[in-house]
Amino acid sequence: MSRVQLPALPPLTLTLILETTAALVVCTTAVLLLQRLVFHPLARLPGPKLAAASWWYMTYYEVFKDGAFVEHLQHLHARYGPVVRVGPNQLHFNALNAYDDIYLHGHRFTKDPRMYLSLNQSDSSLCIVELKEIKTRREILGPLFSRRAIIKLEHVVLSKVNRLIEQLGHYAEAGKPANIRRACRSAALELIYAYCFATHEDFVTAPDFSHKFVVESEMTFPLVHHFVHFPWMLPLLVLQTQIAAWFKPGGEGGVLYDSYGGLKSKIDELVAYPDMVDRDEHETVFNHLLRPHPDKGQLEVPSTKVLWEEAINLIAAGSETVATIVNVGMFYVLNDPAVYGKLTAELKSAWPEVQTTMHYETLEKLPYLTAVVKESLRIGHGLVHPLPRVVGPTDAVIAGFTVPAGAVVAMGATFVHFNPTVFPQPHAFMPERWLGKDKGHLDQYLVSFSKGPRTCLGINLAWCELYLFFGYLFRKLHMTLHETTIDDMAYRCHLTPTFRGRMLHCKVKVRSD
Ligand code: HEM
Repeated sequence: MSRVQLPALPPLTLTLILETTAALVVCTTAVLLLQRLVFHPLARLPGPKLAAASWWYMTYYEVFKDGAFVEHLQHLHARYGPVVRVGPNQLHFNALNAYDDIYLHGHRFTKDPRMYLSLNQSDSSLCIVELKEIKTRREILGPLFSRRAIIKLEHVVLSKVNRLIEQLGHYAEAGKPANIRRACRSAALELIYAYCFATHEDFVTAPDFSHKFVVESEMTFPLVHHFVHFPWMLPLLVLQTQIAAWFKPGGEGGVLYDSYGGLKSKIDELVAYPDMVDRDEHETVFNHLLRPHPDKGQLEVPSTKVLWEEAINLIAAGSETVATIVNVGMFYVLNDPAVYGKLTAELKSAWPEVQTTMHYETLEKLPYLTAVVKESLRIGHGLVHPLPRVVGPTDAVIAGFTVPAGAVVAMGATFVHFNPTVFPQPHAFMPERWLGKDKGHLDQYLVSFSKGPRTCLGINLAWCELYLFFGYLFRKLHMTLHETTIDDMAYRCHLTPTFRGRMLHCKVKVRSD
C-alpha cells in the first residue's frame, strides 16, 4: 500500500502567527457582525448600526463623553421614534406606557447582570439579580422600611435634622456661607448609619461639612460607567485603596477603605457577638438581617460578605439620592422669591411656634410643601441613568412592540419627568403643577423611586427625610443663595446626576419667630 505524502507544513514564523491571528479576528468579527446586524432578534428594530454592532457605541458616550448617553438618547428618539436599539442586545424606550410595561408589569424581568454585577456588590439588595433571592431579602428588610417602622423611628431622623440645623446655626453666627449640598449629605449619611447600626457618626461637625468620607465617597458615583464598561476597574481601585490605607492609614486614597473597613469590623463584631444587636438603642437593619428567617427563605445568618455589601449599598443608596433632591429643590426654591414666599408662609402658619417639634405626619399634609417635595423629586430625578432589565421568562409587549425574552430594556426617569405632555415647560421648577384636586393623576408619572417589585426599598424613609429636611430648614432658617447660579445645577448623567459646577452654598440666619 502506497503511503500518502502530506504537503510539508510551512515553518512557524512570527509573520505566519500574526497573519493567522489577523485572519481569525477578521472572520470572528465578520460572523459577529452578521449575527448582530442581520440574524439577531432585535435586528428589525430601528437604531444606529454602530450601536447594534458594538457595545463600544455606548461606552463612547458613557465613559469618554462623560455620561453624555442620556442626552444622546434624546437625539436618537427624535430620529428613530419611541424605541431605539442602543446596544447589540439592548433597547431604550421613550413612550409613557413603556415605563409601566418594563418596571411595573414586567415583574418577572430581572436586573441586567452586565450593569449590576459590575458594581462589586452582587449580594446587596440593589445588585441582586435573582428574583427568588431578592424576594427573600426584601421580605426581611421590608418591615424595617415600612411606613409604620419609619414613623416609629421618626425621632432618629429628627435628631439628625436638628443636629444639622444646630451646625448651620454656627455658620449664621460666623456670617459664613455654608455648603448646603455637603451639609445635607453629611446629615443623610449620619442618619443611614444610625438606621443600619444605631451608631452616632460625626459627619456634620467637620469643617465646611467636608468630612474626608463625605468628600472621597462623592468621587465614586461618577465612576459607575467606568465600572460597568471596564469591569476590571473597580476591583483594581479597591485593591489600590487597600494598599494605600495599608501603607498610610487615614491618608489620601485610603479613606474609603478606612471607613468601609470600619464597617467591616463592626459587622465582624456583630457576627461574633449577635446578642449585641439586642442592646441597640432602636431597631436597626442589622437587627433584622443578623437572624435566620426560615419562614422567608433565609435559613442561616448571612455571610459577612453579604452583610458588608448590604451595609455599603444602603449607606450609598440612602445618602447621595436624598442629598441630590434636597440640593436641587433648595436651589430652585431659593432662586424664586414667589415660591420661597409661599413655602415659608405656609410653614409659618402651620407651625407658629418655631421652637416646638413638628412631626412628619403633620408636614406631609401641607399642600405647598408637598408640591415642593414632589417637584424637587421630578426635576432632580434621583437616578438619571436608565435602569436596565432583562425581558423574561417569555417574550413581552412593551409600548406595543414585541420584545424577545433575553433582550435588555430600559427607560430613563428623565424621559418621564421631562415629558412635555404630562409636565408642560418640563425644565421649569413649578410646584403649582402639583396643586389642585385634578392633579392626583400626575403622581403616576413621578418615577424617581422607580416602580414595581424593584422599587426603592427606602422610599418611606426617603419621603420622611425629604419632608423633615425641607420643612425644618425652611422654617427654622432664613437662607439666601451665595454665589450659586442656575448654571451650577447642570449635571452629567452618570447613575446619579453629577453636578460639575459650584456646590450649593447659602448664607444662613436663624429664625426666631
Ligand atoms: C430621594 C431619595 C431616593 C431616591 C430618589 C431613590 C431612588 C431609587 C431608585 C430609582 C431605585 C431603583 C434602582 C434600580 O432599579 O436599580 C432605588 C433602589 C433602592 N433604594 Fe432608593 N432612593 C432614595 C432613597 C433611598 C434611601 C433613603 C434608602 C435607604 C437605605 C434607599 C435604598 C434603596 C435600596 C436598598 C434599593 C434597591 C432595591 C432593589 O433593587 O430591590 N433609597 N432607589
